[in-house]
Parts: sequence; structure tokens; C-alpha cells
Amino acid sequence: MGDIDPAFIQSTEHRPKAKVVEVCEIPVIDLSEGRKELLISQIGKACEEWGFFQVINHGVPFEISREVEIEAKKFFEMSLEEKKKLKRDEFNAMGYHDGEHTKNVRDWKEVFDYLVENTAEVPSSHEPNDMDLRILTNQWPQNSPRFRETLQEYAREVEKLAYKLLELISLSLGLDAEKFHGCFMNQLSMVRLNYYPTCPFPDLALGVGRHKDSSALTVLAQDDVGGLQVKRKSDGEWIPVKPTPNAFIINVGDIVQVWSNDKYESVEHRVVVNTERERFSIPFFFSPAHYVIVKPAEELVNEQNPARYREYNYGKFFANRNRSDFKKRDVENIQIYHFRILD
Ligand SMILES: O=C(O)CCC(=O)C(=O)O
Ligand SMILES: [Fe+2]
Repeated sequence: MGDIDPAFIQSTEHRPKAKVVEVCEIPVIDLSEGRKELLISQIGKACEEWGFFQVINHGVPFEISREVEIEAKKFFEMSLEEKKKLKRDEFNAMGYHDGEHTKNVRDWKEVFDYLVENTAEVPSSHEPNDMDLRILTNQWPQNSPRFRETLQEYAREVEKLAYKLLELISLSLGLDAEKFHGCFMNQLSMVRLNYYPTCPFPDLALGVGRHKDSSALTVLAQDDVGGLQVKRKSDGEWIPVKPTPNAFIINVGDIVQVWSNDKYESVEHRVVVNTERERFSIPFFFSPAHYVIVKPAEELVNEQNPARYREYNYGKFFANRNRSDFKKRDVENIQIYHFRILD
């Protein structure tokens, strides 16, 4: 490859530094810990201090994770022509995509997205008064039943883990374990296969630009290459998340930030690429149904601690994001702070 397409170039302030210190500060939490109170406090502390943690002994069978990795690799090795048969578009956001923009700069990656439920209703448009709905549907490659079966099985397993984590997070906030479970009936949760090819310009481009996840929480599997960086809350430094074998990385998404009324923050993260090794990662975005109204939990709001967010409709937020993920636009896409009530 010769010159870099300018669409990929990050502005100077957002370019990755050539040298990053290899530190592993993100807490690692053992979910097989039998003392539940201890587990809840570890999770609460990690959510407060980092918005990120890793889990081990999480119950997702290793073989399933391994098989998904193999299927993901095979998928992205297919010709562009084959992959483009499953291309996602403005009407159906599920399938293959290689032109995603984060904050209006193109990401150095290819993705394949699928819903945990095979279909899901979403608003037809981001316009607040447009009540029309449409159906998103998974797109699967033909002649590859194994791909579909493996990915669906994986989604079911990770979903179980996501519910378990949501319970622990709710308990850590002093809320009922199942306080938010109802929001995930008709969920919009999806799994993304991320493929980051090697990049001849790793100092200019990013695999994914800095962003916060709009999910309630994200359960991410990464391979052993590394590249994910988290913005440390204490000083704004970008801290690499060192790959831990058989661990999942969990991060608080925008929805938990709002539900917790800012006790937990959806922290910015990004992915750096490199010249030597391609990388795969698989996030599961645990997200509610389109009709869910997201607002701070009433138990956490009082006169001393008033609600810090206006309520919003998750489906409209999703539709808005989706619109701007596709092409470079002149304005910043929708962000959770747009709903913040200013003091
Ligand atoms: O690849 C990764 O490690 C993280 C990807 C990510 O943040 C995302 O897809 O939202
Ligand atoms: Fe993310």
C-alpha cells in the first residue's frame, strides 16, 4: 500500500504515541469467588475507578470462544466480493462493513455484526416524532452453517455472563439484582466481529477511534495481540489493556452511566493498530429494547443527588448513532453528554 487515504488520518492530538508503557492496571476479577459480598465490592470499585475490568472463571466455555475465533478468521479471509454480499446498509445495520467512521475519522478495521435475537425492531429514523419502526435482520453467509451455529451459540453463552454481571453491578449500586432485567426483553444486543488488518501507518490511524459504548455494558474477547487502550480516569492517560488468556474485558456503557446517575462512568477507549500482526476482537454489546426509556434509577436520586440526565429513548439513540456511523458528517454524532442536565 502506498499513500494513506486521508479519511483514516487522525488529527495530531488523537494520534497514538509510538511508545506506550506496558502496564496492567485494569483490575482482574475472579467470578468464581464464593464470597458474594467481596465480589460485589470488587466490581463496584472497578466500575467506579476504571469503568473497565477483566473477568476470569466466567463460565463461558473455552471451546466456544476458540471456535468463534476460528470462524471469525475464516470469515474475514473470504474475498471482499463474498463479504460484500453481506454488506450492511442504512436500512439493515447488521452484516459486514469496512467503512465505519468513529468521530468522523475512518477506522482501520472490518466488522461483522449480528443480533443476539435474530431480528429486532428499531425506529425507522432518528426523528423524534417519527413513530415508524422497522426490522433489523441478521445476514448470514450461505454455505456456511457452522459459522452461523457457532456465532449464535457464542452469543447465548456471553448473554448469560452479561446478565450475571448486570446483577452484580445492580447489587453494587444497592439496587435489586434484577432491577434492569425487564429492559432486555426484545433486546437490541449484538455481537461484533472486529478484524484489524496490519497497518503501514499505525502512528496516523486507529483501529477504532476514541469512543464510549452506547450499550448498558460490553463483554469483549480479545486475542493475544493487544491494542485496546483505556483512558485512565485519574489523569487521562491512555492505558493499554494487556491481553489475559481466557479473560473477558468488561466495560460500563452509557446506559449504566445514566442508570447509576454518574456513579459509574462509560469510559473512553480506542484501539491502536500495528505493522506486524493483524488482530481480532469480539465485543458483545448488551443493549435494551428500542422502547426502553433510559434515566437515572429513582432509588439513586434525591434532593442532595438530583438526576443528572434527561431521560432518552434507547431506540432513537441507536438510530441516531447508526446514521452517523456510516459516513463522514460535519457534526459530531450523538453522545451521552448531550442528555446531561447542567448544574
Ligand atoms: O477491539 C477492541 O479491543 C475494542 C473494540 C471496541 O471498543 C468496540 O468495538 O466498541
Ligand atoms: Fe468500544
